[in-house]
Amino acid sequence: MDIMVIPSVNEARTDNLANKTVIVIDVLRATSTMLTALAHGCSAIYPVETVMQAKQLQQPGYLLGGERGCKKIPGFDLGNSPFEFMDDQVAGKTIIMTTTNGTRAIQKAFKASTIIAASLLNGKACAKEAAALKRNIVIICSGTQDVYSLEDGICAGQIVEELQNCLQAEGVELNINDFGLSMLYAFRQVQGDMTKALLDCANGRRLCSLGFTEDIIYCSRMNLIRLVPIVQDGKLIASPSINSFERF
Ligand SMILES: O=C(O)[C@H](CS(=O)(=O)O)OP(=O)(O)O
Ligand SMILES: [Mg+2]
Repeated sequence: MDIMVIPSVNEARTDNLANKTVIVIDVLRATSTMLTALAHGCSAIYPVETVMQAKQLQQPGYLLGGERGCKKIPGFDLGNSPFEFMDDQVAGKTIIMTTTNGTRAIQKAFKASTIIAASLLNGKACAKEAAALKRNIVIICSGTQDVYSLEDGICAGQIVEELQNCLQAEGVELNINDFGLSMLYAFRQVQGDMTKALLDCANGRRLCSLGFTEDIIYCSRMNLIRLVPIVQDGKLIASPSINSFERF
């Protein structure tokens, strides 16, 4: 089985994703936040690229969420902090979401057979889901404005490690690209203090300076949630294969 890790959304080719499982990662903060919303009972999330598209999809009862420059978009109900997606406000709701990097990366993967939204919070569950599908896997690190971001690469390493654990035990031979192997080795180096790694990286420093330190600490908690967001009919829902999660 091929496992290809791509450093940023800019480098992802869309024409070769058919028949593949694509795992999209945006640890800070889009995929961590969308996962948190689904774990707190949100029914579905439409990931869209632009503010205009979000407004066009708006319907009575839907919530608008997302950020530009890390801050809530004027007129939207929610920003991009996971803590805004934990209360009863999201339970049973459909959310339309647009963020600078993460929702764009998910959109870019729309030709894949299966799209999974992963973060450190659910890396193990995502690896198990992808391994069970038995297709070649592409892992897209969203990055930040088309440039590689450390937090997404480290999470790719976490998922590669978990894929190795699942698949090598079944005797499946893995062909991991060099960037994927680099991320695996980087993950092993920092896994003992993931919070420090996320606070140290460029996005972590930026979010801290804007007052989002608690978001970073939360997003660094590995395998807190055993729920896998997958795309179905253009929206993210909780995969029916794994649906339990540990509350806080
Ligand atoms: O809200 C975030 O954490 C980032 C903001 S920015 O693009 O780094 O300014 O967006 P995301 O799409 O979640 O990377
Ligand atoms: Mg990001």
